[in-house]
Parts: sequence; C-alpha cells; structure tokens
Amino acid sequence: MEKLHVVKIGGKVVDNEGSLESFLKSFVKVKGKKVLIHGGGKIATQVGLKLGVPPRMEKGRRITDRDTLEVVTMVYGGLVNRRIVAMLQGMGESAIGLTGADANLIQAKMRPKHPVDFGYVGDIEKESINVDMVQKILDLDLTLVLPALTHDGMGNLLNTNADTIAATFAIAMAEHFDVSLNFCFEENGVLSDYYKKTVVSKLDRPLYEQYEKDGVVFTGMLPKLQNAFNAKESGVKEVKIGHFQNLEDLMNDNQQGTTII
Ligand SMILES: Nc1ncnc2c1ncn2[C@@H]1O[C@H](COP(=O)(O)OP(=O)(O)O)[C@@H](O)[C@H]1O
Ligand SMILES: CC(=O)N[C@@H](CCC(=O)OP(=O)(O)O)C(=O)O
Repeated sequence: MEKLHVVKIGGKVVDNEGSLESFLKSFVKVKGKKVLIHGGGKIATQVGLKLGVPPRMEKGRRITDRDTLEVVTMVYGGLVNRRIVAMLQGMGESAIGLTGADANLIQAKMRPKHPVDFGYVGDIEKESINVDMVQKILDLDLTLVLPALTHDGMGNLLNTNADTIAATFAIAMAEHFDVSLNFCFEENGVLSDYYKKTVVSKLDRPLYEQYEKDGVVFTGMLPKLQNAFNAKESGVKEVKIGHFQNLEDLMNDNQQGTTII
C-alpha cells in the first residue's frame, strides 16, 4: 500500500511564526502524500479576548457558543489555515486549505447537550471522513491542510478538536494507505518526568493508564493520548508524538519522540 503521512501541529507551534516556519521547512522535506491538520486554540483565545469573547474550556474542550464559533471560524479557517497554505506555497509546495465543510470533507454530529452543553462542537467517527474526495485531492499532488472545523450537513460549521480530527482522519485513510500519524508539539515526546524532560520512547496502554493514575500525563496530553491509542488500535500503522522540529528525524529515527505501541 502507498504511504500517507498525517501530521498534526499543536497550538504553540501555530502560535509562533518562527516555530511555524521551522516546522514547515521540515514538513516540506517529507516525500509523498501528506495531510497537515492544525488547531490554533491559543490564537483563538487571544483573538476572542480582543473581541470580548472570553474562552470557556471544559476538560480541554472549548465551549463554542455562536460568538465563539465566529471567532474559531475566522482564526482556524481564515488566519491560521491561509497563513500555513501561503507559507507552504512560498516553500515550493503546492497546498490546498479546506475546512470539513468544503467538498463535504468531514461531516460531524453536534455533541449531545448533556452532561455539558458544548454548543457548536462536532463529534466525528471514521465514517465522517469523505475518503473518496480526499483521495481525489491527494491524486492532484496537493498537500491538504485541514483546520479544526467540520460541519453538520445542515448549514452549520462545528468546532472539532484538531487531535481528534487527525486521529479519525488517519483511521479512515488506513483502509487505503499505510498511514503514519505524527503529533508534533513543543516537547520532545511524552515525558515521564515533566520537569526533568525525560522522554518515554515507547508507550503502551497499561503504562499510559498508570501515567494517567499517577498524574504523569495531564491536561491536553490526556485527549492526545486517547486519540493516539485509538488510532494505533484501529489500523494506523505508526503513531508518534514528538517535537515539531526535525519532523524527518521523528518519522525515521526510533530514538526520537514517543512511539505508541
Ligand atoms: N507527560 C507529559 N508530557 C508532555 N506534555 C505533557 C505531559 N502532560 C501534560 N502535558 C501537556 O500537554 C500539552 C500538549 O497538549 P495540548 O496543549 O493539547 O497540545 P497541542 O498544542 O499539541 O494540541 C503540552 O504542552 C504539555 O503542557
Ligand atoms: C472543541 C475544541 O476544543 N476545539 C479546539 C480546536 C482547536 C484545537 O484543537 O487546537 P490545538 O491543537 O491548538 O489545541 C479548540 O477550539 O480549542
């Protein structure tokens, strides 16, 4: 099967133009079919505050009322997505930025209102991904750049966590490609000691559950790891978590980052 690289970049990479440029320079060196998935939660929070729309988070997910939906649409679908696409073009890589509503790429279901009403937040499963359309786009030799935006098929955009999009997208594509999924962020991998910065090179589910109990992994790393294990257990060939610089090393060198096993 042909290889497909699905790469997710974290909010603290997207937030900083120097970091973003350094990441994209290593991203363009990766050969073959590629999809880049991004959020931009930190910028959405900053822009929202400027517009009088303060963030409300619940277990790492953003409560997305109408005003917040306007902010995340502008930030993820506009500012961040367009900036990434323009930077890729500037580096000689032809890229196309599309939300989940474009060409019906990702249709989500609005999350049930109980126990917490998240508002315009979408849940997805592998059937939500329009695999045929994605294949057509990839066959045009375009790098697909997807923000954390899906739609409900009834006229509404929905906010969907970017790690969840990356994992679900990778699972859906795994029926047609050898998929490698890389979560890139500002640490060298999953840390067994956050203060000493000790990286765990291989992480299985029992060790992850132990880390969760012991508080070794917390906040945004919890949903990231749930998504990572979900992908690994659902047909994605390789799942790694590591630093946004030197993506090629992360992909090719077993000493780099954390491999989900
Ligand atoms: N054991 C751990 N190793 C690495 N990062 C951790 C760990 N536990 C918690 N984290 C936190 O998880 C964050 C990554 O989650 P999140 O902010 O959602 O990432 P992203 O920006 O990639 O979406 C890191 O910035 C770090 O603060
Ligand atoms: C529903 C929900 O929480 N969506 C996320 C989507 C952005 C995201 O995932 O961005 P990072 O990768 O920068 O964290 C949010 O609005 O924060």
